[in-house]
Amino acid sequence: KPLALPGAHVVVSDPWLCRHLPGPLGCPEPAPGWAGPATETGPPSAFPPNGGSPAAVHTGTVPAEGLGDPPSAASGSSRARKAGRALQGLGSRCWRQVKREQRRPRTDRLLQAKKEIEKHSINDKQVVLCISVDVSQDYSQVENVIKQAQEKLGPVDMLVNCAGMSISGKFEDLEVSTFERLMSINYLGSVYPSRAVITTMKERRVGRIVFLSSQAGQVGLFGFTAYSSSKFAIRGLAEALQMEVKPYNIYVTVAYPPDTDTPGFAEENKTKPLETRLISETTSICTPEQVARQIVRDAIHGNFNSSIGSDGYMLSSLTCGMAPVTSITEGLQQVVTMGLFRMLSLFYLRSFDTIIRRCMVERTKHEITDKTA
Ligand SMILES: NC(=O)C1=CN([C@@H]2O[C@H](COP(=O)(O)OP(=O)(O)OC[C@H]3O[C@@H](n4cnc5c(N)ncnc54)[C@H](OP(=O)(O)O)[C@@H]3O)[C@@H](O)[C@H]2O)C=CC1
Ligand SMILES: CCCCCCCCCCCCCCCC(=O)[C@@H](N)CO
Repeated sequence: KPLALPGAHVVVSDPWLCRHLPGPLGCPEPAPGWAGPATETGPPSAFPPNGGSPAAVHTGTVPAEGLGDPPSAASGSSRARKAGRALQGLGSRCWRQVKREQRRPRTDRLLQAKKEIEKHSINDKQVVLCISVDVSQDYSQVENVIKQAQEKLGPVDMLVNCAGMSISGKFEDLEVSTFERLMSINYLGSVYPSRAVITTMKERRVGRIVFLSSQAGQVGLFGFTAYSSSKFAIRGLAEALQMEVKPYNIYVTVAYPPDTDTPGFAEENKTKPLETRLISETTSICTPEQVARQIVRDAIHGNFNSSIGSDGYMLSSLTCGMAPVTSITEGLQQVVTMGLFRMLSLFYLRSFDTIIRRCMVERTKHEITDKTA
């Protein structure tokens, strides 16, 4: 079910993803028919009928008022012109927290992200709008921001819940407040924006909601007691929500990326326990571009699961549980491979235990030499 959204309006709760959203997917030139003439009978087709790439998936947006008509729509009726305008691209809103007493708003990064996205515009009608808000604190604020955005750019076609953070450490070393914080940013920070867009999506019978979990949301790992649980929560939310909204033609995607080279990852590495680092090194580090490309592709196709690489594939198959399937092939693959992957996972688990034991032995040795010195 490719997302048949001509000119989807995408809201991304984090510049990380918008900055790296790919240009027209697998389609070096704007797809034929993209932003073509809006006529009395119908809008231009941004998503080519051949199942090819959406022309503006990287984030152009529905032009805000005052930008004039799309050039080719000039001859259409006002309704068609409006449709043409509304269908010209993807919207992106990046939310940042602005509570000064808690975090410094990094407007520079936000503006940089905006500029990078704009570089990929295929025409000057595409708009990138950034609005700062803390997605995890006050629902009414989040709802307000969504309202503002919808007033300016029309209803949201795709929401990407990307804002999140990771703090690792041994269970007893983590502050109790860390558990609350991660739950509120990673979990509630995805609930609030989704809650704010769902009514309109249901009314319009159109929509995509993307959640960012993690490979650490498929398997609980040393050092991630606070992080893994907040990412597991996303999965429960997504499964339940998907069951509710499927009849309304709304599709939910949960992404489970491995370590990805982002500022947040660099930050996480400063305090990561050695065990966590060594275990995580089982999977290779991805670039944000790779991850973003995969997520957008899966969201457009309405895939519930979005994973990357062979470990990602194995983990998703192994942990599919009762998650919805997008195709019969996917279901059959899970049935056939699950036993084998479970077998493999036992080896992985044993190697993780070995890592943890070795680290413990090394630490004890150091403690002894420190004491004798
Ligand atoms: N990088 C990785 O290895 C992996 C990351 N992920 C997930 O991907 C998502 C993006 O991660 P990544 O890009 O690495 O993280 P970064 O820390 O690099 O970026 C996170 C972004 O989210 C914003 N943000 C954080 N909290 C809030 C909030 N309460 N309200 C609004 N915005 C907020 C931050 O804004 P500001 O700059 O103002 O702080 C920042 O722009 C997260 O959900 C993460 O858990 C999943 C798997 C692997
Ligand atoms: C057959 C079974 C195959 C099993 C493979 C198991 C591999 C487990 C590795 C998990 C890596 C966790 C990365 C977390 C990334 C993340 O979310 C943080 N970087 C966030 O900042």
